Amino acid sequence: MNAQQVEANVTQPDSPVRVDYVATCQLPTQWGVFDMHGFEEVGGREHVVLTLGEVSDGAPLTRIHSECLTGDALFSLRCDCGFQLEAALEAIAAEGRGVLVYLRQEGRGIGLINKIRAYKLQDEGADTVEANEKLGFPADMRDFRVAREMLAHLGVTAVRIMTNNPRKIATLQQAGIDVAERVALQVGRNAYNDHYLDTKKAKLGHLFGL
Ligand SMILES: Nc1nc2c(ncn2[C@@H]2O[C@H](COP(=O)(O)OP(=O)(O)OP(=O)(O)O)[C@@H](O)[C@H]2O)c(=O)[nH]1
Ligand SMILES: [Zn+2]
Repeated sequence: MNAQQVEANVTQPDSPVRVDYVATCQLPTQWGVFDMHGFEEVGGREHVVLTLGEVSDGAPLTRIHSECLTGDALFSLRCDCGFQLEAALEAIAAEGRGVLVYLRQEGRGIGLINKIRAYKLQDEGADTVEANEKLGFPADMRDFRVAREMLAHLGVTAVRIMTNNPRKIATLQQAGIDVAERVALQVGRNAYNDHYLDTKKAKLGHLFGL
């Protein structure tokens, strides 16, 4: 694992982060019955973690997924998020144990309405990074420290992370998450997200086709 050699794409803020565990219930899915753990972040955001099996020893297969309403829930083909979410749950179920952290940081942290503004700029020719910048945002504003707090609450001390983005691994490590291994998660390329995925590769450090 050479994640340290890759520069993080975001500097995690210094302000303290606090998230309170609330409750756990069962979540039956087409891949199996997960435990769903609910957390409230001080400041208002609500997050969930799905777990399957025993996750408090070793480094369970883990997806730290940032909310994408359009891809995760509305079947959008503009990105690969929904496909990655499904593939991650399927992979966790195939191993019989693992973790899905679902973080409510829509649009790489700019929020849903700003993501719609960014998509409009992309409809007019900007790429995903240029669109964020035209709106006055950095390319990526995500904060993964809340994931570290929730994983710690569940006794998860290290993860095998499903991602195509080495810079995200560096950001996770900067946030205090011990990443033991990267597992590729390359799914969902189509005619509508081809250019977007190429931009992620060129400008945001994602690895595709490796
Ligand atoms: N601002 C903005 N956010 C986007 C866009 N497309 C997807 N997103 C958001 O991007 C986030 C997912 O980030 P990605 O860069 O796709 O993936 P990643 O987490 O860095 O890497 P993977 O782990 O390989 O998926 C979600 O919060 C999406 O809502 C876009 O064009 N603009
Ligand atoms: Zn998406």
